[in-house]
Amino acid sequence: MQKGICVVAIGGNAILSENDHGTIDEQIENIQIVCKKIVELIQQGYQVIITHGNGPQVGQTLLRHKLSANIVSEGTLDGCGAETQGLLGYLIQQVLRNELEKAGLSLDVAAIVTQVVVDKKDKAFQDPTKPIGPFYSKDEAEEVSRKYDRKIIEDSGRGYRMVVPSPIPVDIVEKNTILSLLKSGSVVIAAGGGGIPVVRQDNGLVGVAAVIDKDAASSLLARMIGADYLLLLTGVEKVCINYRQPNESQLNFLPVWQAEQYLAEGQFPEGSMAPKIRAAIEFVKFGGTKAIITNLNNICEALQGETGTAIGQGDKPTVAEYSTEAIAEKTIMESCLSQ
Ligand SMILES: Nc1ncnc2c1ncn2[C@@H]1O[C@H](COP(=O)(O)OP(=O)(O)O)[C@@H](O)[C@H]1O
Ligand SMILES: NC(=O)OP(=O)(O)O
Repeated sequence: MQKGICVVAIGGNAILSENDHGTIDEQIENIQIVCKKIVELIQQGYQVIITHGNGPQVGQTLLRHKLSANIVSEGTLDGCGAETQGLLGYLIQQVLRNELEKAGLSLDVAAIVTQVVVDKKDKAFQDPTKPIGPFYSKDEAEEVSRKYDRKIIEDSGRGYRMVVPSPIPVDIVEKNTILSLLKSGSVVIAAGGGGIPVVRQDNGLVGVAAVIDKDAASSLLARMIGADYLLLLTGVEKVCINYRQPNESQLNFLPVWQAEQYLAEGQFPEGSMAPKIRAAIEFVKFGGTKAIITNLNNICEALQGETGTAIGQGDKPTVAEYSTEAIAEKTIMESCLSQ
């Protein structure tokens, strides 16, 4: 039974966790976890399209280029994005094919080199916000910032990272190819690393120095192909409010109106959880059934509503039913009960 189209977006930090050493073998192991789950989804009747991040990987690639700049010619940031899209696309394509074969399924898997169009006037080019590469201590980060002339930010209590411009994705150049492959029954891997950022000029497409947020690109792709579900896989099982605070509370269901309210209150940091929440809101507002944020292990359970944070339509309660104070009180009660 066909259960709908599911866009599965795998976070770069989920593929290369800050606890890992960054080896290819560790990345393959993490990809194996998610691919086994994707095979289960396919067996259950979902049609799957895979996207992935590249934040840690594209930063590593950029550093590699910088460190060898006196030996070989240095690459561009869009080129680094293309390198990571190729490498991660290859790993996912290989691991997924192996897992499908083990399960006795003969489906084609194809990773598409995907260019994503951005606006050259996007203000993100003047204000870098996208964290990439390794997590540093404050002292290391200051040295990296001086050495490579890059802005550094603190990333969700995990350490300091370089940031690069992250313009809004406005179009996916290879969308028709992706759609044709989907229609033919292939499992498609697309818009890796948010897609290779390009702008349209009079003489055609040209790459630009940026890293597009893969959650934003995945949401755009999900809307373009009319997906039913958008799964954003990352390092946490559920989204929290008051993240890493004594009154932290996990969310099971987040209606769009409340997600917007929490975003406005600054509950979700830029560069990590905020882009996921925004991508989920855009998807649901466009007509997607639901968006889910969870970790690699819980894809199937989260789709069945057993875990993860689901973002969906939900009626905003009246002020009398649910004042801000009442919501805060309920949150505190829930967090006390869960301790
Ligand atoms: N409110 C929040 N709830 C849960 N996790 C959060 C929250 N705010 C920040 N985070 C952190 O953000 C991470 C997700 O962002 P990031 O690692 O950039 O994503 P990705 O896995 O796509 O690379 C989570 O693993 C968690 O460490
Ligand atoms: N490009 C991108 O958003 O990568 P991450 O998901 O790894 O941050």
